[in-house]
Amino acid sequence: MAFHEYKGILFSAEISEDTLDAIPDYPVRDDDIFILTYPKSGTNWMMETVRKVMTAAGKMTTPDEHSTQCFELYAPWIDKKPRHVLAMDSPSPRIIHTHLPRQLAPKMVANPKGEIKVIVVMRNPKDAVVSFYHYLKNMEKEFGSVGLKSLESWDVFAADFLEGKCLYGDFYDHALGWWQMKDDSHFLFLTYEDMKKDLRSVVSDIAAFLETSLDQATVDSIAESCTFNTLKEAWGSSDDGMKRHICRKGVVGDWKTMFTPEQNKAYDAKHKLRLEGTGLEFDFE
Ligand SMILES: Nc1ncnc2c1ncn2[C@@H]1O[C@H](COP(=O)(O)OS(=O)(=O)O)[C@@H](OP(=O)(O)O)[C@H]1O
Repeated sequence: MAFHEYKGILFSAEISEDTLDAIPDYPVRDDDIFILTYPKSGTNWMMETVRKVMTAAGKMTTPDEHSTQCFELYAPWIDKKPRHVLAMDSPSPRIIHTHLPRQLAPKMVANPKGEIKVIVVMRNPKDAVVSFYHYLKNMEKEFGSVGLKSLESWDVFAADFLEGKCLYGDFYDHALGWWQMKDDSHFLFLTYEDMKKDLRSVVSDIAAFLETSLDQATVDSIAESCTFNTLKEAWGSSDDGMKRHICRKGVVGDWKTMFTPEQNKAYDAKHKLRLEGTGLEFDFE
């Protein structure tokens, strides 16, 4: 896998320069639902949950099963060219996801007008970096070396992440860029940790935000069908080598299995430096 830098941010070659150039002017529709995440923050989990909410509410027609094809068809990742183009002809309403920071996102999402709905999912950075490391290591096992220098060891990867030298750029720049929209009614901010703590409540919040009226039994059944074990089983047998590795451990606090005391200290210091006074907080346990 090759890499390139675009406007100071590291991307894999599949996120090409021409696609990144085109994304700010992406033709956004009034009834689009955008899911915005830094990588490894529960993107696929959220896409599946939103797809199920919209389908149960009769606003979308999608299959019952957890097919990975559903992502390609119903929740396209517009950072990657084929889906970026194909999604332009997808029927409304569309669920679209991107890992892009705010300054590179579609302008109509970065500063929304009209009726679009934007769901931002964030995850504590210690678990996000651990998840990212294992995912890329698994990609190496599956497809051979990805050629990312940071992957030479956990210590190098953890240090590079902390310095913002990571795919999709600096975690805090990403989080704080979107957090500027916290009071905008087009946006719903959720965390991976919220989803782990009480998925039923999160499903209810999503249903309300998307202006659907789902009864409690439906909310419960969506939450039940989006548990880690259910999705792991469904995606674990996928033909798509990338999707097969999405569900790894699915817990809060896995960082404790990897972080040294020194790494923890450095991460805590950076966290304080970047987030103090912003009102943005994460659970680490
Ligand atoms: N249902 C459910 N419950 C709990 N956790 C879940 C669930 N589905 C996915 N996951 C975990 O989400 C992590 C993958 O995040 P993303 O989907 O954002 O990955 S990606 O950036 O789109 O590749 C990855 O986290 P880690 O296990 O820590 O690696 C997945 O296991």
